[in-house]
Amino acid sequence: MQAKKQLQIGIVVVAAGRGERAGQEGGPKQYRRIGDAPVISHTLRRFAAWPGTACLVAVTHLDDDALFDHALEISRIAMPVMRVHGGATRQASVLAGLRALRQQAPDITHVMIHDGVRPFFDAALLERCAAALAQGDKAVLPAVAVADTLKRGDAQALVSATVPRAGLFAAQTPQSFDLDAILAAHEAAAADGGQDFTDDAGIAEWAGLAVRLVEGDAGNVKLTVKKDIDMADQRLATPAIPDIRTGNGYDVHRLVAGDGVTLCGVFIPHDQALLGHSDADVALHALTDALLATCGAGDIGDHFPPSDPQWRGAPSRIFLEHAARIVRDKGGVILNADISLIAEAPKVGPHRETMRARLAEMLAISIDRCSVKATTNETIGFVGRREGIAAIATASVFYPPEPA
Ligand SMILES: Nc1ccn([C@@H]2O[C@H](COP(=O)(O)OP(=O)(O)OP(=O)(O)O)[C@@H](O)[C@H]2O)c(=O)n1
Ligand SMILES: C[C@](O)(CO)[C@H](O)COP(=O)(O)O
Repeated sequence: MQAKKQLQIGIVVVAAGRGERAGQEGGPKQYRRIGDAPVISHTLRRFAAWPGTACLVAVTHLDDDALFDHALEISRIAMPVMRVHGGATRQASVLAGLRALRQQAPDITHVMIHDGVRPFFDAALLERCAAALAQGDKAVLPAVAVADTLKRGDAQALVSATVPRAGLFAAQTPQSFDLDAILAAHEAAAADGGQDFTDDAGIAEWAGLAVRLVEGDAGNVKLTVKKDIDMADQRLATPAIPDIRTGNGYDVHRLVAGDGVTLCGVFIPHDQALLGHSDADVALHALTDALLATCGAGDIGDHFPPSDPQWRGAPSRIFLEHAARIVRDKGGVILNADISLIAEAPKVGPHRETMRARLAEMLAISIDRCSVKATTNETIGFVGRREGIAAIATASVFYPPEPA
């Protein structure tokens, strides 16, 4: 095994094809948008982000200058990209890129040649290729062992043979090389002109270089037909974030001499009463505000002004049911309601289950989504002095996405 070499790796991204198999609609496939950017922008971003990249060359078609300028701008990469015009075949395009790299970047020792339409490779794949180069391999091919059973078909669409798949691999890119060795092989193949190679490892083999196989990545697909591009776009789509909102509410009412208080719609006999314009149910008032808050619908005072005589002595369930209707009219689904009562007396515990049942009924949700809790204020402050009762409420509501 040879000692690890210091590598200066140039990247040649070929993107001068016409994408016949992907169809003409939407223009050349390397410029079609997937996720937030054109295909080629994703590819360039990944190479620019890899610390092993010393120099970046893009091989483009003469007709695509404006498309490439746009893609480069969207990719927002800081590293300069050397642009070269390609040829009529992939082989010719790669050769143009290799020549430019050799001429413009004399320090480069190695090259990774990559299809612009393979935007999903990861840094681990690049590291595997670089590690093989560093061990002294002059030609490195990332490839995936063929998993399907292979058949040979004839012109009549009949199977003529089953091909043993043992030892067969699907070739990927970036195919990685000693720069001088692959440039010489390409120049020789171009001079020979005998055959059109579909990949660079093929040229290396033809030139007598040993090609090292390294593990490819099943995710590193080439976008060849329209369906591949659609799937790539789906793969990059931002996952829908569930629109679950919470609202809170707070209310206080003064306690005066009386015969009982209404809390969560339940009348509890007591030697005091809550003072208010309506029935002064602090718990339902706080929850009404919490529900309205989930859809920015103001607060209870906006909907039921204390100055309006029609709400004098009104049962507060009217307010809560009104807020629940506003939420539902906006498509909201009430997920849960939680109320904390802060009161020195009366004791809430014996009434808690009735209160939860009332809330469930008013909100038309199940009782396990309704919670009522109570605490004293440890005799401190206005609650502690039994001058008032306070309530804090929280509601959660799911709002489904607007139809597109
Ligand atoms: N004359 C060419 C032909 C291909 N390529 C590039 O080589 C890669 C190989 O992918 P492929 O799917 O074969 O691309 P196209 O040649 O564009 O596709 P098609 O064969 O369907 O026309 C692509 O990034 C493509 O842009 C290139 O730079 N120059
Ligand atoms: C280089 C390549 O991506 C390896 O799989 C492939 O050969 C590109 O060209 P093709 O015409 O789609 O085979």
